Amino acid sequence: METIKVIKIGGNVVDNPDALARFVNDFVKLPGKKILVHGGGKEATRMSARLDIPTTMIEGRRVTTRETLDVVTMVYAGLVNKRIVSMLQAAGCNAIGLTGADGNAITATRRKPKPIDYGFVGDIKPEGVNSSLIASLLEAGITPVYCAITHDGNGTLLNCNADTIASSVAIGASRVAPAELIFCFEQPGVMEDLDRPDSLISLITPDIYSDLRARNIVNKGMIPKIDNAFAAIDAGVSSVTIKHSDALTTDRGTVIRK
Ligand SMILES: Nc1ncnc2c1ncn2[C@@H]1O[C@H](COP(=O)(O)OP(=O)(O)O)[C@@H](O)[C@H]1O
Ligand SMILES: CC(=O)N[C@@H](CCC(=O)OP(=O)(O)O)C(=O)O
Repeated sequence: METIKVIKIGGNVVDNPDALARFVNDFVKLPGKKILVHGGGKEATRMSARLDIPTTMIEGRRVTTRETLDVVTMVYAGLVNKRIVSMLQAAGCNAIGLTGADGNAITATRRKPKPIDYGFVGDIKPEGVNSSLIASLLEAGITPVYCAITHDGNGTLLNCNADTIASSVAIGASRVAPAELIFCFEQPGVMEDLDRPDSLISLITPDIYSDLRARNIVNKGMIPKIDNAFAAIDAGVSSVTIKHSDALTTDRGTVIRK
């Protein structure tokens, strides 16, 4: 069966109108079945500040109080998701925006409050991604666009990390057909030195990753991204690449392999 491409764009791309427009243009030109997952953390932090709601991030995860849940739902499921879907429609791609609640697309469990109380943050259930919804939408020629909001099945919305959504959706898609996962962001890939654009690391295996972490070459948001990449490979996703959002249609980027 034809490969499904699952592509994730992060907060810096979502937040840059020119970069987002260039990405959308390349995304619609990609042949075959595809799925988009987006973040938007930067915009949520900015909106919280405008509303005088403090932002607390612990280990790259947003502490999501009830007030913060309202903000991230408005920003991710509303503003950002609908903006991207309308850009895709304008470029001739029939897309549909989804939270985990829509079509029961993704179910999650609220994270236990210990050792850290993250509030309304969810962990996606095993088998929590609705693969038959993916199959139906793709079969109908519709491109799903997932944001980072999921639900627990009992009426509560939950905030998840968008890289984890991308990895889980790719795993869910791999039950329908072979799936490829591509993380797009504002760097050429995983870099040896962020100040040297020529220092792209073209391949990361578990051994190389251990060495990069020991040397603190990989840190901050890159750690959950690579952890999610390995989780996807372990669960049967056929390839994972981390690349610049302008390089979607090229071979340039970091390949993650086991
Ligand atoms: N070795 C590295 N190469 C590239 N980026 C890195 C590296 N180490 C840490 N990073 C950081 O990881 C960030 C990407 O993760 P994150 O902030 O979660 O982005 P996104 O919103 O796109 O998911 C980059 O913006 C960069 O600051
Ligand atoms: C629980 C949690 O931290 N959720 C993330 C979801 C958005 C996200 O991951 O966006 P980026 O890809 O732009 O970082 C957050 O609210 O920041």
